[in-house]
Amino acid sequence: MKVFISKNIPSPGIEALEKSGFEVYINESSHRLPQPDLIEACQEVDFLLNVGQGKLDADFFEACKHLKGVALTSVGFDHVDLDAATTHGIPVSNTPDVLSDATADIAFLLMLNVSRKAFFRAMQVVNGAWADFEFTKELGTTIQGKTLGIYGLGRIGLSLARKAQAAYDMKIIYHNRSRNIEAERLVDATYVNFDQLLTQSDVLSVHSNLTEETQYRFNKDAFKRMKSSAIFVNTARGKIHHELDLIDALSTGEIWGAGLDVTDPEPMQPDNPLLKMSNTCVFPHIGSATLETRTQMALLAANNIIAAKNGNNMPQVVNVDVYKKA
Ligand SMILES: NC(=O)c1ccc[n+]([C@@H]2O[C@H](COP(=O)([O-])OP(=O)(O)OC[C@H]3O[C@@H](n4cnc5c(N)ncnc54)[C@H](O)[C@@H]3O)[C@@H](O)[C@H]2O)c1
Repeated sequence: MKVFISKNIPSPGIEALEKSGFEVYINESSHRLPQPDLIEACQEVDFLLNVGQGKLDADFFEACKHLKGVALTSVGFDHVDLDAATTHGIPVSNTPDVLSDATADIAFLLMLNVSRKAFFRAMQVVNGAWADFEFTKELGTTIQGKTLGIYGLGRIGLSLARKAQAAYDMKIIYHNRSRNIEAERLVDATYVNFDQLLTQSDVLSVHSNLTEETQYRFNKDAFKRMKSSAIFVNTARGKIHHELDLIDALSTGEIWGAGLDVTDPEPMQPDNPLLKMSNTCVFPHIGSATLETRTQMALLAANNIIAAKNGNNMPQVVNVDVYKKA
């Protein structure tokens, strides 16, 4: 059996595949393959281990309907046409849990970074503009004991809530489609409606999936309802906030600051106004970017492919209906 890996992964993932008898082909370049090249690379293989957020749409699955499985290296699957995969009988797996703590760390880092204007201050040093000790200008704000609002209290949101409560004694409120009783057993969190989340949060951190319902959920109207002292953090997907509305809200002082690990589009262009503000910080989608986490993600993706090769269901399958059809 043959597998194509669309970008390099930590070696334990490759070794696991080889050990189970796979012939492994890898795109060694650091660039994402354009779709026609990816389709071509998949013609002679049985499985695809797809690294990153490159779109796998209906055309891809139509052209690669011979595939026996696709393993993603992300927990999000909004870039994949799961209906098309299911139509062609192709199981698709993701990598939940193993990246939750690392991604929550990035949300925490953004929250602290923005609250203390740390990125802006560090850039002053880099640019030779070390400001004289100034008692009242460019001050940050403390997050200790304040209210952290979580939009989407799932695996990553819960990890952030636990860290923020334990380390900073933050009061946790959250909004989900429905209450997460299981999470409420693990952390002292209060379920609120969307408007309460907007009006009560000192820091509002987004951790929902990107769906039709959550797309642009944080727009002009939402930012208007937030505290003028609030910090908005998004480590989920760039399309969950409306970027121009966010720029307006920051420029007019409707909210105080913003930290993003995800943008729309990615990469963000270097002339983006969000990169020029003192109370913003933008990371290039590094939620899961630790050696330990990426190694676990690679192993989990490899294990899903190995399971499928051995005639078993992929343990982390996301289009579960694919197995009902068979
Ligand atoms: N920045 C990164 O590198 C990075 C890394 C991993 C995951 N992510 C993103 O984080 C997201 C969350 O990951 P997770 O593992 O915590 O997923 P999860 O499924 O455990 O949690 C998502 C939560 O969002 C909630 N939700 C869904 N729709 C909602 C809606 N309309 N309103 C309110 N809540 C809603 C769900 O009920 C769930 O509790 C992923 O979908 C992915 O897009 C980003």
